[in-house]
Amino acid sequence: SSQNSRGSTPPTHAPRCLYKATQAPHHHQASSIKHKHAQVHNTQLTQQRTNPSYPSFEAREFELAMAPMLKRIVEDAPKRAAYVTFLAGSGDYWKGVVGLAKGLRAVNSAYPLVVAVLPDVPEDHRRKLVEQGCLVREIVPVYPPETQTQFAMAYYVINYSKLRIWEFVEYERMVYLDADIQVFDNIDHLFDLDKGSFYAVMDCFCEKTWSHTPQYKIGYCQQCPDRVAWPEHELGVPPPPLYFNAGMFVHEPSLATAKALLDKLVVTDPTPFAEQDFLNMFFRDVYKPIPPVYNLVLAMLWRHPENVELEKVKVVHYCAAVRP
Ligand SMILES: O=c1ccn([C@@H]2O[C@H](COP(=O)(O)OP(=O)(O)O[C@H]3O[C@H](CO)[C@H](O)[C@H](O)[C@H]3O)[C@@H](O)[C@H]2O)c(=O)[nH]1
Ligand SMILES: O[C@H]1[C@H](O)[C@@H](O)[C@H](O)[C@@H](O)[C@H]1O
Repeated sequence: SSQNSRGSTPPTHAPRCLYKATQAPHHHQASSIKHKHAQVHNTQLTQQRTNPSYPSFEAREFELAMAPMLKRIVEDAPKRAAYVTFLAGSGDYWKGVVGLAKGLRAVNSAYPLVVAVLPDVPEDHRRKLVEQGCLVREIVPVYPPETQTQFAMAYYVINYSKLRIWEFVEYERMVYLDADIQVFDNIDHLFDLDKGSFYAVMDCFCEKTWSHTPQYKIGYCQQCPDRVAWPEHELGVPPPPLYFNAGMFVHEPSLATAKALLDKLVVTDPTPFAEQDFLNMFFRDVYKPIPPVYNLVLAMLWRHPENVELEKVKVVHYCAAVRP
């Protein structure tokens, strides 16, 4: 069942029949592909005499001929990939993770959901997540340098701990999802995106939470760069680089990257959108935008409805004052 697919063993992406095919010769002790044709034939005749449901010779021969190839497919098939979310504190966010786990299951995702938990997540919340098939992994908190910065939300300071998910190197590819996100369609294909880039959805600068930025003050938003043009001549600077929302992204865990992130953090002044600003700065050169359907930030509905194809939305990010 889908519960199992989120168990501790990596899920296999290959259809079960392929797996079975490679098992058959072993199971019936018909021996390996190296056997001579005659030997196989003899074994098969004996088996057929005693067990009429044993496959016909042609089928067996085909299976044996295909075995090395199928074995290779099966071995290559399980991707070392997983979804990952982040959980801190004893508040209600764990319920969001349960929702996320159920959502991923409902869309038949083939990959597990790893939950990176801070030490302050209570034991009974962790247990509820394990019951949902989640892989709970405790992480060491990450703090930004001392600062007088006013975060857009005071609790954003804990979100720097998200940087730990680059340490999950047992996975070569991960899709990060905030706990206030829900998936409505299968997005497993995101694991197949070309490596070497950082994928996420562009944010919107129109809500008041962005009032500290030049974008908001000017009325310029990267979602509609023509509505109010960036006053390049007046300011003497080009439009700001594309900026993603860090509630959802596709990344490649790597100890080298994890270290580079932490090294950079100790020499970087915290800013209002905490790790989101930091990740935007860090991955600026390799950032590739993906369509808003992979992380529909709610404000997009009233700020840029023309950019939203509602019936195609796969992932909704309930980042608003009131969450379901
Ligand atoms: O008490 C908390 C607070 C946050 N979280 C986790 O941290 C995530 C981010 O927090 P919010 O969902 O409250 O953040 P927003 O969606 O409002 O804000 C945006 O800006 C943040 C800046 O820190 C993050 O980058 C976040 O991913 C991005 O969507 C949560 O989903 C959840 O996974 C907890 O577990 N417990
Ligand atoms: O990136 C931010 C963030 O997710 C805020 O919580 C949300 O209110 C904003 O609309 C969004 O632009």
